[in-house]
Amino acid sequence: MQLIQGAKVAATVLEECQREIAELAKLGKKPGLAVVLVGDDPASRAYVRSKDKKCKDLGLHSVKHELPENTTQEELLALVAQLNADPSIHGILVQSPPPRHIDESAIVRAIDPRKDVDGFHPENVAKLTLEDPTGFVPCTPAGCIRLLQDAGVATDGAHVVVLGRSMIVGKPVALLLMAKNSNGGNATVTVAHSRTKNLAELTRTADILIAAIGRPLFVKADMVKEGAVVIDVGINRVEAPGTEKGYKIVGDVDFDAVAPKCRAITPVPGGVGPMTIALLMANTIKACRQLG
Ligand SMILES: Nc1nc(=O)c2c([nH]1)NC[C@@H]1CN(c3ccc(C(=O)N[C@@H](CCC(=O)O)C(=O)O)cc3)C=[N+]21
Repeated sequence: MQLIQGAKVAATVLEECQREIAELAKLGKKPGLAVVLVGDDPASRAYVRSKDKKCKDLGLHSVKHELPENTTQEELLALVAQLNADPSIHGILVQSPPPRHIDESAIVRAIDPRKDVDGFHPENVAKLTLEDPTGFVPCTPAGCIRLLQDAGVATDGAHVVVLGRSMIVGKPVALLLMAKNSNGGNATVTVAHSRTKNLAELTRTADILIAAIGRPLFVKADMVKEGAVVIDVGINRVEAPGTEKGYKIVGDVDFDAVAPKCRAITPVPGGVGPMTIALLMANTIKACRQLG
């Protein structure tokens, strides 16, 4: 069994980013990322802090906007407009999900698609579907593909089962896998979800299984074929009494049970998560280049 070490691959991606940042610096350019968080969800706060730190470590310009839970839709739209107009900002990320009184889709549509480093704006969703390389690919799906490539897992002709159909992971990763190219594409893709019948029977046919359903330890050994490759996208906080923090992070895959059957598998933490952040930096650099 091969352990796909996302943290290591992410470090390689960040080294590539560092070289590009140095090149841009020669042209007098510094990529800038703005991260906006509304409310005080502890997991979201931790994530936003980690992004801010990674940016600064790399020498990216990073701005963090932490807004109170009772921020109005109008106030958030006004901040997005301000960031759209700010020439020092090339990437804008509004942490998902926002509080319930905010219309997330309206916020995403308000972001300048050229600064939409999450790849959630309809224009970028269209570009992904059209295989237009000027668009932004959502960071987590892009990270999954990069991990497969780095681990030497060919997707050409492989049967990939994607567990989950979210706009953030399931749908875009399925599009990338079925794209007409040999760099993580050319796969035969089945997208399964909570309404799928005979789920275990289906997932057992997967050469590659991508778990992105947001349910802790959902994928058990009997759902995985011997020799399959498993990418675990889940980031679930579960209680862990007696530990320092009182919680731990587990994936959507029951790693201990599943790993022995796998050709290769990603751990959580240290798998897809660090790749998401690295690809966010890469997208911000791309935005800076394209904005000119
Ligand atoms: N607009 C928006 N864009 C996002 O990309 C986005 C978002 N909203 N909302 C929340 C989710 C979640 N997400 C994570 C990314 C990296 C880790 C990560 O690096 N985790 C580490 C450590 C986790 C820990 O120990 O706390 C790991 O897996 O090794 C986690 C979670 C991005 N998201």
